[in-house]
Amino acid sequence: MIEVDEVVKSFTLRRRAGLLRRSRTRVDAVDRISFTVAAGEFVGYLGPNGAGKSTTIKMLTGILTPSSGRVRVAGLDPSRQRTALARRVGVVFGQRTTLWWDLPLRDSLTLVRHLYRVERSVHRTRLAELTELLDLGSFLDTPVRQLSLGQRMRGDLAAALVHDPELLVLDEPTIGLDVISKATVRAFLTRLNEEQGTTILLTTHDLGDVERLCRRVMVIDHGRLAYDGSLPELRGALDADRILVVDLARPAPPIEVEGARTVRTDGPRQWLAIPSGGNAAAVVVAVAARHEVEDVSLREPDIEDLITRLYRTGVPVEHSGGRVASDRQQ
Ligand SMILES: Nc1ncnc2c1ncn2[C@@H]1O[C@H](COP(=O)(O)OP(=O)(O)OP(=O)(O)O)[C@@H](O)[C@H]1O
Repeated sequence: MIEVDEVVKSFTLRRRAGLLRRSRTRVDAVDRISFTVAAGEFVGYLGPNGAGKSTTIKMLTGILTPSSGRVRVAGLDPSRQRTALARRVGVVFGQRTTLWWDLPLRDSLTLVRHLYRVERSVHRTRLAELTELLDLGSFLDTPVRQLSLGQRMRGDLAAALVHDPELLVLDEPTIGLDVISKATVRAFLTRLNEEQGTTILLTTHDLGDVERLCRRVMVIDHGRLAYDGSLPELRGALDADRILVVDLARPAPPIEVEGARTVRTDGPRQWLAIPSGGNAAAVVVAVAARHEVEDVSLREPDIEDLITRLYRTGVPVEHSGGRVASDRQQ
């Protein structure tokens, strides 16, 4: 569905360097990136501010032309075949709306039908489906300017999907949304991907989105691909400990069991670090055999921490299928 081969996008920045002189600096916003995304995948595209995410998305949707390298989306060259591509791809930018501000949502969605030349009967069925899945019914006739952020985002998703695209590209779709709206959007995206097979590429700073939605993550940093693999593999690659929190019936000296190391105690509560690949169930059984346990809970390593560590230190190359760029180590 997406093929990106050795793609570079450079910008030239002109700065005043004196009274009359101007200096030019070149920024490689995207620096020799290669990846493919197969039909039906749900991929998270992550990276810190300025890493090159938006530049990549703009090249995938034909807004920007690569300086070098090759991009194909649904078999098309995005910058040359932008109109043909628009019929096969839906795009949502969380920070701005594509809806007509003064029109009721329903009218915006009808205008989109004309833009994409969707047949009236097909549109009617599709709109009914999207209305149900995104729960648009109560505000279809409200002008877009009066919608809450969460309602507007659901409206934008509907607008991006009216023409039933094979690929949906999302740039920060849950930004600013409250917990309930986020949950609605996430549940919808999961269904879209699983039931309709829509390929989804998601750019987000919301790591909750990634944990709940993406089977694969790509991390970009300074224009380079720093990681490409699954989230569990990223955790493994960074050797992140899981933390078992144990509530004992009464305070006790630090617990000593095989397969874990006690890293903190506070009264009857103790925190045991279990290295990646360790068996948490075995540790729980071993603890319960020696102590009176009232409660346990297991905390996965926080993905935000993992990604920060990845940016800061790089990670071991080639970890069980998760690909990590080797040049980070140099
Ligand atoms: N039109 C432009 N002209 C000059 N430099 C640009 C332009 N667009 C982006 N850049 C630079 O390219 C780099 C990557 O920017 P990009 O917007 O792709 O990052 P991003 O990962 O999307 O960041 P954010 O998370 O903040 O949206 C940055 O250094 C940015 O300043």
